[in-house]
Amino acid sequence: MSIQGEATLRLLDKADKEIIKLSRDVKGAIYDFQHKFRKNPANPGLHFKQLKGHPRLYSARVNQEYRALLLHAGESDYILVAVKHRKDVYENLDRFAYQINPISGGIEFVDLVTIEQRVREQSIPGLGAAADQEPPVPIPDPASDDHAPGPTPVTGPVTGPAAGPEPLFAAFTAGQLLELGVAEPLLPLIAKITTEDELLGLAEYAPQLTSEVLLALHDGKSAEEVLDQVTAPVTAPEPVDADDYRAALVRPATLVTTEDTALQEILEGDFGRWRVFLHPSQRKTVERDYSGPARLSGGPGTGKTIVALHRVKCLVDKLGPGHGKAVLLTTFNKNLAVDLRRRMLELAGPEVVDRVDIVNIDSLAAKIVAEAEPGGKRRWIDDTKAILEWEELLGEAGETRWDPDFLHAEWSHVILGQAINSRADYFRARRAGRGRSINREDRAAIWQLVERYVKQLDKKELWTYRQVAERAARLEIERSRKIASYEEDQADAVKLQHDSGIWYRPRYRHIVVDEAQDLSAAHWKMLRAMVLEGPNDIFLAGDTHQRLYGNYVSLGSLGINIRGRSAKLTLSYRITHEILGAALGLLGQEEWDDLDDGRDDLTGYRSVLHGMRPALRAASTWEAELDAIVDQVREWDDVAPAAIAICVPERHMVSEVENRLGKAGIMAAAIGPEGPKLYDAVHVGTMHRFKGLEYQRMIIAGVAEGLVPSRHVAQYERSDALRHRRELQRTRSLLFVACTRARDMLVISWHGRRSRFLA
Ligand SMILES: Nc1ncnc2c1ncn2[C@@H]1O[C@H](COP(=O)(O)OP(=O)(O)OP(=O)(O)O)[C@@H](O)[C@H]1O
Repeated sequence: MSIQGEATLRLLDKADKEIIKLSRDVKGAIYDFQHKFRKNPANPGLHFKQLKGHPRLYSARVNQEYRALLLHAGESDYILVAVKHRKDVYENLDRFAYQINPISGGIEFVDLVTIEQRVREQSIPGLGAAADQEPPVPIPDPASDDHAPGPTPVTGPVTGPAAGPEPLFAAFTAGQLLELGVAEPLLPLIAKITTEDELLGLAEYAPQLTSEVLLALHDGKSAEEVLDQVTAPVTAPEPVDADDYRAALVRPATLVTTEDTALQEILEGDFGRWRVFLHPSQRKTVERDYSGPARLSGGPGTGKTIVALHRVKCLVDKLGPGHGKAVLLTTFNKNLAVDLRRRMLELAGPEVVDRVDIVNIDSLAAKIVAEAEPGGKRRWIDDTKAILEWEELLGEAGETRWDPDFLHAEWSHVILGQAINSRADYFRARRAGRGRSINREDRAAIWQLVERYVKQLDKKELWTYRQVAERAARLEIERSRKIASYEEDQADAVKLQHDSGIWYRPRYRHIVVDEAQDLSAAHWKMLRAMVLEGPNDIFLAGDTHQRLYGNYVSLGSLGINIRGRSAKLTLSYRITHEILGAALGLLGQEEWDDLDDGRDDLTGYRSVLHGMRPALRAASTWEAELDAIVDQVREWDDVAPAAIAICVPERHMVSEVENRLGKAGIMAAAIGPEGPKLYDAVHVGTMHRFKGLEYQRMIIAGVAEGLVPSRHVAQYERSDALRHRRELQRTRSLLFVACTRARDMLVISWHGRRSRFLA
């Protein structure tokens, strides 16, 4: 094999975990090493040599003490799998094993001694770092000479020591575990694991698929469920050749960095794993060519936003230079659009960001309307203000048959939602799923009220966001019709000149939507009209369990046909196993839609992170609960204030918490529509404001009956059963969203009677 000329050097997933622990000097040396290696691996100063008994494993000199371990993936491609002290490399070469996983087809590397040490540290409480000093326990060499997987001789149960506690995986045979994708070299060690802590130690450095499979089995899932939910989504579609490392290198299951800068960033301590180590199921969705609109679903923290960001980058890269802002990346809330821009910059840099329109959906609609009607003076109002306008109108009219909430929902979802322009159309309108039934006479009266309401808004020069969205949708549909007719006339699909002299073409080549569950029918109509139907036209990511704005849509009926183009993510990167268990309990037995007349559920949703169980705390009064919040925040003085957030159900409670923290000398900032006013502070907000965000530690306060669900919900119990159910479901979603923002610690508190959802 020739090693002349330049080489590529990628980093294998989890190698970064050891590298970041090395001293600054060693990191500096790795920095120099990688440059030298890439330029010329044959550089004599690198002492590049093959390790005995390992045909593909090489060592190279980083400095006098440290050696890089490199796996040769064919031609001039190398993967950095570890950086270790010299003595840990040459004294026991049997500790290293690598393979192409026969199930996923991904390249895997294990250092058996390091993993065994981690397992032992976990099994002896309080041993911690001291375990590093212990002599390693010898591990029998599980694989054949060249460490290729080969046929598996072991088919009996995975049993451990004769005496002592029962090994965790005794019920599974080695053959079963291998079939699920567990790395064969780890089988002897897995056979010895008897506690959850030991398993977590193993999971930290084991290949990702092995960790996921074992944790899912430990959770009580059957081998069949794990096969279906964990293994199948990452199984290679073609037969896996155990020796073809070049083919393996490009499979989604091989978790390696792709950019040269990633290693540099790790060394500089500025490394976001999400930018590089995509889960195979994430990567598949990022890179896949879809023949039309596609949908990605998945529970909280599974990386839907991460996939959306990577996909945008991928689409821009595929487009090549030119095309202006050809890709739209949109979401529901304004503060999330700001966050998307920040993360997009981090992922792809300014050149890619310049070619993407990143804007929240209502601002986009407003822009379209403003462009068509320049000089308009109308102010936009949100749903809360719109309901106050209804209250005013009903007061003046002396109308008591319907409440402001009901009328606002009827107008927004039925009338605007179906673009109804006439009384006659309203009489014929479908009201499926709207609850309380209304007769012909009611419809006539409601139509009259709606007309008065719209006039009142006109007079005050106000618009609701829904009106703007509906107007924008109509404008875009009109525009797309013009484009289509010009296309027919001129057979020129790209640049079409309108009589006014404006160049007409579809607004975007690709549209990517995050938080898709909250967009309304008008939003979807607008988006549909903004892009030509065709490959990769619309990609949407969302989770209907997190729907907060009551927009129920059927995408098929809006011209967005996602049938046969759906993917689902199931591994949560944010939430610990303990928090996840509590959050899932909040969802109850409700049914959830899939945005398209079908059902969605969270089957297979899981986490490999572990932490503390959420704390549930009762207080006698709101005052006492506020005191407890202050105490808890004080106790969390080991993290930066911005790592902490407090979430409450009602607006007035936000300022009350903010003030109380302020009085206690703790800097606090409310989260407004555009994000928190101050970053270096404890953030406080209503549940809605936490959508899409994440914090290390969270307190969700005021989770009491009358607040969660709100006292207003009870009024529908008799009058409108469906509405009542929907409101309860929405409250469950709110609480679910709030709880799933916490990464490590979650405290849920209440005063008075605890919320029924916590029962
Ligand atoms: N492949 C990955 N590697 C490392 N971290 C990841 C990966 N994918 C996602 N994450 C991290 O997990 C967290 C959640 O990701 P993201 O916000 O994309 O999830 P989401 O599914 O959109 O969540 P939600 O629905 O709750 O808003 C983020 O901190 C993200 O950086």
